[in-house]
Amino acid sequence: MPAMSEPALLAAESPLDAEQRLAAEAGAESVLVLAGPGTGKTTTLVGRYIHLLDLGALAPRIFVSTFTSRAALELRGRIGARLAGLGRDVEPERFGRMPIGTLHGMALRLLQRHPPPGCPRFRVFDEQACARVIAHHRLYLSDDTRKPTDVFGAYKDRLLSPAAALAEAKAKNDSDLLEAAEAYGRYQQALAGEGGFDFGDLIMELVRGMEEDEDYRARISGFFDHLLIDEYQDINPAQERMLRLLRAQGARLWAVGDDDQCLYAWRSADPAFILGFETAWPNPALYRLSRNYRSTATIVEAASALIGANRRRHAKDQVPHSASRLALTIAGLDDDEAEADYVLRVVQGLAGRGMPWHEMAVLYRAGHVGSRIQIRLAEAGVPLVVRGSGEFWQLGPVRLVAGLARLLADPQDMDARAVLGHGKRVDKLLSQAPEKIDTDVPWPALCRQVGRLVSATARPPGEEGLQWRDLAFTAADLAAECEGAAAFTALMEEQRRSLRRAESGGDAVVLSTIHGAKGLEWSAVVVAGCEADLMPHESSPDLEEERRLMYVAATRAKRWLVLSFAAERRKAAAPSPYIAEMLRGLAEDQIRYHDPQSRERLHAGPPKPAKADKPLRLRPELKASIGIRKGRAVPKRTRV
Ligand SMILES: Nc1ncnc2c1ncn2[C@@H]1O[C@H](COP(=O)(O)OP(=O)(O)OP(=O)(O)O)[C@@H](O)[C@H]1O
Repeated sequence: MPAMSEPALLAAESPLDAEQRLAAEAGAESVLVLAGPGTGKTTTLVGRYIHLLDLGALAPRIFVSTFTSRAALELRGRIGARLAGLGRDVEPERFGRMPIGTLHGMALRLLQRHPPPGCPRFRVFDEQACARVIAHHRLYLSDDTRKPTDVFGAYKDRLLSPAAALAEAKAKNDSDLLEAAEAYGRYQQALAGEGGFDFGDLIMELVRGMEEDEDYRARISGFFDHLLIDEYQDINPAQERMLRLLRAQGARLWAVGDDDQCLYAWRSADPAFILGFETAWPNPALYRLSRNYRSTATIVEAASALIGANRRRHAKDQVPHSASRLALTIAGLDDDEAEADYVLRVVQGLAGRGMPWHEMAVLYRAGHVGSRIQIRLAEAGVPLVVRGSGEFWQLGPVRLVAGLARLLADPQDMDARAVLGHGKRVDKLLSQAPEKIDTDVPWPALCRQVGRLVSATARPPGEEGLQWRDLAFTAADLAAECEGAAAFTALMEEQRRSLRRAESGGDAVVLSTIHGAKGLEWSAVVVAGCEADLMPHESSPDLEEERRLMYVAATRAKRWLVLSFAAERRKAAAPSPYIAEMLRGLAEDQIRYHDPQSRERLHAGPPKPAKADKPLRLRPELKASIGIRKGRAVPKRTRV
């Protein structure tokens, strides 16, 4: 995966070491380079590309695929920089047309330039357009734990037509599956009616064309001599089939991946493809890279101890290139606010020692963990970029909570009405509010009720639903800590201004979900919210994937790795078991506790069970005020 923060784009590629060179120059028909994080997989892929050109391959005949368009852009930049560094003539416009992209992007390009027989004229529908089709045709499912687009997308990832999906459901005699398959059929009809292809259709259509028409298959696969695939661990069945068909004229397959970094099983990625590579492809050769160039010995040892607990994996030896035993830091804080203050001190401290902002990142499993930190850093004037989600006060559930709480406190507040926005969800909230919300309570209690209502009534399913609920409660929590609606409005405005000032594309601290950090690296990484219910996420059915997430987060760090957890975040919390698993790989002198309490908290038993009906964590003085005072006069917003 392209492992670099933006400025690294400009950095010169390192020369390949002996193992990397062997892999880059491999001659077998099907090659898998299987290696851990930071071992130079992407660097080796760039080396492979150059090697192929050296052998006389033509750039337009080398197909390179990455996991995201952003990664493709970065990889194109890296290859271009490497070629320029070697004094090769790179004409940017021509190089920009070379086939380097995501598999979906490549399928689109082929369909547009060389449509298969029977392919209708089509427009690509993005996620929003698909959501509109679903809403218009009311294609919702009774089982609301998954979004309809995910369900339909999963059929396409398995190359199942609506008829095949229906047959499967009938064979299993499962009413939920029957409903989903029928809805899928109606969805496909609706898309076809509008001449739309969603992303999943692109690969399905290309595969259909190549499977049904031998001449077409020969023509398309004849375009390529080499297929270079990054992030092979995240490939799904439809993508695998596409690659197989693209090899019909004998193109060589060369892939890099790390089964320990497979993060997309929930989107049909199947680690079985990387685990079974050698039996699946002709004349296979497996190469391993064992030297980790990214991280200190401490980080490599801690991360290896962690991932060693997973069972379904290829074991890998990793030798850290750096012998540094710089300690890993554990910080156990009182609550999320204290954690945000702590993170601020960490980044300011590192900046004070001369580290550029862009060499620091704060990573988290759940978006709401980042919200507090985002606001705190922005208030303090730290430049930041947020990856994976947008500005906190613009997020859907946050706007609903903020707008509704303010509107209930002051029905004449037209700005609040504008913040709330319009649409079915808003209408529903407004119609439920009189019945469900008692407005004759102090401001914090009002906020808490609004948080509950928003989280319960406007909840999308699945992973997104979790994030939604968490964000609704975080927004309600922040609102409740203000003296009242007016103070809250002022706070919101002040924070929005700070966030806008802080958002910067250049030298900035990166705040990101772990998924959004894949493939990147920074000198210092804080993994925030390392708590037992967040890592592993309490709702996740796949514990091995959760451990892989922690592994990916930890292995983004080059020198400094900090794991922080809060003893209370809306409810009492225990530290993530992954911390102990990582520490097992380290000696005492490789561990540093932020303070004695952090050590105590890490080793303390499980917290007292939280009351289920108390989603908001309120400061003690705030709690005391509820039910005692009438009206909206409540204590000051406090900072730890
Ligand atoms: N031979 C080498 N000599 C020195 N540094 C190297 C070498 N190979 C790779 N690196 C450096 O190691 C770091 C990680 O490399 P790269 O991004 O290619 O790893 P990766 O295996 O793709 O990582 P991940 O799986 O975590 O995305 C980069 O900073 C890269 O410049």
